[in-house]
Amino acid sequence: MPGISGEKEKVCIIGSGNWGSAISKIIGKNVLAHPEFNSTVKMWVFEEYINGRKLTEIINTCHENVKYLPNIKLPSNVVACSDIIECVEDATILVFVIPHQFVKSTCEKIRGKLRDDCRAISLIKGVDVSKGGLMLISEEIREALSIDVSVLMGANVAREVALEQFCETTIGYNDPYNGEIFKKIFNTSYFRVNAVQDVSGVELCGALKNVVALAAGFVDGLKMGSNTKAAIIRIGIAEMKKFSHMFYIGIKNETFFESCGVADVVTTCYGGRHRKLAEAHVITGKSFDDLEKDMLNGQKLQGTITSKEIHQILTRNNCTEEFPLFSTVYRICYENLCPSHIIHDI
Ligand SMILES: NC(=O)c1ccc[n+]([C@@H]2O[C@H](COP(=O)([O-])OP(=O)(O)OC[C@H]3O[C@@H](n4cnc5c(N)ncnc54)[C@H](O)[C@@H]3O)[C@@H](O)[C@H]2O)c1
Ligand SMILES: O=P(O)(O)OC[C@H](O)CO
Repeated sequence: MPGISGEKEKVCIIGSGNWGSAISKIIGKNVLAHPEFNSTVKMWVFEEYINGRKLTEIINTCHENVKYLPNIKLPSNVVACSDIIECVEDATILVFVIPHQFVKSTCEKIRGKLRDDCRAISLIKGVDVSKGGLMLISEEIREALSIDVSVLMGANVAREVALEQFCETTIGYNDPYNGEIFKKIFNTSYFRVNAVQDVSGVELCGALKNVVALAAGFVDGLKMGSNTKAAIIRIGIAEMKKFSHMFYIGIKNETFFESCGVADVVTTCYGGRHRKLAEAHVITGKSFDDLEKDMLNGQKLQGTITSKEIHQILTRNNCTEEFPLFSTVYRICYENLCPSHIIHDI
């Protein structure tokens, strides 16, 4: 069956980090299984050299992203390319999967270069406050490119997904037709998609859980047990829900029980990078910038920036005291507050 333009849908992945590479494995296989998709998936790579070789060349010959997702084979129909215009110009579907700090500059490069029937889905966990108010990444992309943007968020640590360990994920869509198309691109027997008509709710869950994950890492660094971690998870979800309803109209309460909500908070508080680096911050006293360089091999932390962005919004609206967990995480990350306050101040 053809896409809405009458031609086959052409998928382009913008990003090739840890999650971008893992999801390319699913997309590459799924486009071959559904006749409405073109069999080639272009993947934009922020070019870099690994032992003198271009990362794009390594991916296209060895079918492995040796830096961001080593020891996982990618499908050969996923073609890496460092020229972003070449990647997007004939695409009907864009999958955004870059760290949120690079969204603005990336959108600027492709503005005016897209087909009229192009739409997007964002897998990016973060928010933007550069224009003064709170903006979701999907809104930022929608505004910059004038296209429909859905989102995909869930309890999805990239390497576990790449190893095909069973998990669930949530797609938030505006347009039901796009919701169906995206389900075909992402759903597999081990990566089970549920789609809901609540883009903002799904996306806020994905962004805010990174702040909760930092709190979980702090209590791990303080050598607290599982009761304390459970309290962080409960209080964190309560603040996520309160924040979402305070700043967005129409968020559905059920969304917090989807994979993007409670399940992502649990997985990230046990298995994610944010937890790991927050724990290391308590144990070593090193800054997050140094820990990111030392421990993440080029991967990026989103939650510290998100905690600052959320704090700006809360301060502007005079309600920091209503969000003790979010506020304490911010002060530990940016004001040298002793991590033990994560227990005393919430
Ligand atoms: N890693 C996970 O397990 C996971 C799971 C779900 C969602 N996410 C989300 O997916 C998004 C992407 O994360 P990731 O894990 O794929 O990335 P990553 O942190 O592994 O990698 C960083 C990426 O940023 C690229 N980069 C560096 N400088 C850049 C620039 N100036 N412009 C554009 N790109 C640049 C690097 O080349 C690399 O591909 C994030 O929002 C993250 O929260 C990650
Ligand atoms: O490794 P983290 O902390 O960025 O979390 C990864 C994913 O978001 C978990 O779903």
